[in-house]
Amino acid sequence: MGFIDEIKAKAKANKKTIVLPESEDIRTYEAAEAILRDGTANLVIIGSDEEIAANKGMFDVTGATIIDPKTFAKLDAYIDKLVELRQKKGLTKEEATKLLKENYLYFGVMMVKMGDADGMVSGACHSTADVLRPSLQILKTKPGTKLVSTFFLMEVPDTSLGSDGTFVFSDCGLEQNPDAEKLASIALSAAESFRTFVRKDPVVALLSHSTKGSAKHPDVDKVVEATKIAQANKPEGLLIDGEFQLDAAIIPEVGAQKAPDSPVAGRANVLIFPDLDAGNIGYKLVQRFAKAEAYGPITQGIAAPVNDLSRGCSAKDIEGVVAITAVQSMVD
Ligand SMILES: CC(C)(COP(=O)(O)OP(=O)(O)OC[C@H]1O[C@@H](n2cnc3c(N)ncnc32)[C@H](O)[C@@H]1OP(=O)(O)O)[C@@H](O)C(=O)NCCC(=O)NCCS
Ligand SMILES: CC(=O)OP(=O)(O)O
Repeated sequence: MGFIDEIKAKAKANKKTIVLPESEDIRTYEAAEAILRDGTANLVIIGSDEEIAANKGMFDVTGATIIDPKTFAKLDAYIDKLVELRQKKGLTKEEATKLLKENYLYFGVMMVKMGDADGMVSGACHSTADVLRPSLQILKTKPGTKLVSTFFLMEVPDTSLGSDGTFVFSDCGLEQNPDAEKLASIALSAAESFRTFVRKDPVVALLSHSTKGSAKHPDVDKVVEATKIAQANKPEGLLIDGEFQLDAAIIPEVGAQKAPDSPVAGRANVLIFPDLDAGNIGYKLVQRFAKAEAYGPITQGIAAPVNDLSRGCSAKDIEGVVAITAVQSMVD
């Protein structure tokens, strides 16, 4: 059983309720039909009956709960709560009402906040910024965490790499140019995410265009500093090291040549990218050229799971991210 099948089995055994707010996208219905058939989660689809009838094509989503925000019985309570949460930021009752009636992403996040759903998945037809902004504003970070970031669960065809071909890549979705402190925090969160979802020991590499001092540049200094901070704050026993080029991180012979004294070199399964350019380009390179499965961006450090998708995703990707979100809601 691959890791995604294990995650789906876990989701089925303890069914959670996940919101799919993108009722304008046919992939929502294709994924929903499969999720409902397999019993991976209970689903809420946001939209009016007319919107759903017009957009669902031939897919059968009988069994999903359909909620139209405009006629939702608890809308007033949602508006009051949103105003309470955001009035310091200047949000008025009129603005909150408009946001909740018209922006299904805000409505979906409020369903999670109000305890009417366990998680939300969107991003098939919205940008990452539009998906994550409402959840950062409304849900906030989980206790003990200052930074929300994201990761991808990557499954590459070459099972000699990583953990039987499975990797966590981070951050490929949110933090645009993390400083050393933030990069260290991303690395430690990603290690925890690997343990949660892959259920094996993480081996964490902080990536760079340099391996152990082979290049000199302020960008390299940032990764060296982040590695020191992460090592000083890591849980006991966690293997975490840097700075490495990608080949030194994952290929044993190259790791042995370039960083012979590192316990991480050549065997990393958690790859930490120095910034969002590297992370976002990096995961898409692996997904498209190596034909890897890429599930994400999954949030880490957030108070409740709201997860994103790439606009290039397939319905199968949505199914995977819904199962991951359901499992995340069990551990958060
Ligand atoms: C997610 C993102 C939209 C947030 O930035 P923004 O819209 O400018 O919003 P702000 O900086 O005003 O932040 C909004 C709220 O989120 C919070 N926030 C932003 N980033 C955060 C983080 N990493 N962790 C925790 N909270 C965060 C802010 O504190 C703010 O809270 P407040 O409104 O209560 O004060 C921005 O980081 C972004 O665009 N990231 C890149 C996304 C992307 O394009 N990815 C590539 C494709 S995957
Ligand atoms: C994760 C990501 O890159 O999302 P998109 O392709 O939608 O920009």
